[in-house]
Amino acid sequence: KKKVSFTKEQQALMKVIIDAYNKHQIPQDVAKKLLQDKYSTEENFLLLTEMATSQVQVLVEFTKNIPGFLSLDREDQIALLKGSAVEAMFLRSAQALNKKMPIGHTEVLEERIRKSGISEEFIKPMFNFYKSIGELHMVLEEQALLTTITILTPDRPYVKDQPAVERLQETALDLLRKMCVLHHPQEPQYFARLLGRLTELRTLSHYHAEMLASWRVNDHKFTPLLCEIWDVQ
Ligand SMILES: Cc1cccc(C)c1Nc1c(-c2c(F)cccc2F)nc2cccc(C)n12
Repeated sequence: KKKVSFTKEQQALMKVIIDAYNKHQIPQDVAKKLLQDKYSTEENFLLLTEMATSQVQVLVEFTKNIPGFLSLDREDQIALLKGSAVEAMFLRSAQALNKKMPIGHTEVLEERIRKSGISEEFIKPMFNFYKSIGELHMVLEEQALLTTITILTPDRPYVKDQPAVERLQETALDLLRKMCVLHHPQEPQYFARLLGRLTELRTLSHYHAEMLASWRVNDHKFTPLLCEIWDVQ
């Protein structure tokens, strides 16, 4: 069994990221609504819009707790949030669908997504991704670090000081690599598989842009926060 040791800094970093990840969960009232409200296409879309809005709020709060993030240039902070929001939300909803939810919520959420007016061409890749994330059986530390690494992607549009973001991302990558060895000693390629999911996330964010456009065409209403993070309306 491979010995894995963490430096004091890495232990501190992991604690901060895990606390932030646990602290910023989708509020229970939003999750509860999934079970209660009606099942019409409109009702499903409204619920998902509310859930997406709360996911963005949770994402912003989580990001602010990433060590070093608030020391970045202010405009770069915005560029990183806007550039990573969809990918971080796909990761967060994948984790919610794969286990986080109390029994029965997962099927209900899946059903509402399928019956919310999203065309089949987006539903398929979305659920393939959710399944591929589920099959990884990530521990909480890995989920939180993968989300952190996604947010700290240096080559997002309009990021000015990329090296500063690279330095933060590399710290999280070093930690994730060790976490993978610790939690998946039998799978030497596990870390590479996790990073492979990030490539799939980029593809999904293109689908997401098309979903947004098709919702707009069908005159679906978004919340001000969703309009701001994705520059719509
Ligand atoms: C909350 C949710 C969960 C799973 C699937 C979907 C379609 C949603 N809902 C939305 C998403 C979205 C997301 F929040 C996470 C993952 C992928 C996403 F498409 N993005 C948006 C943008 C405008 C309106 C909505 C309803 N919406």
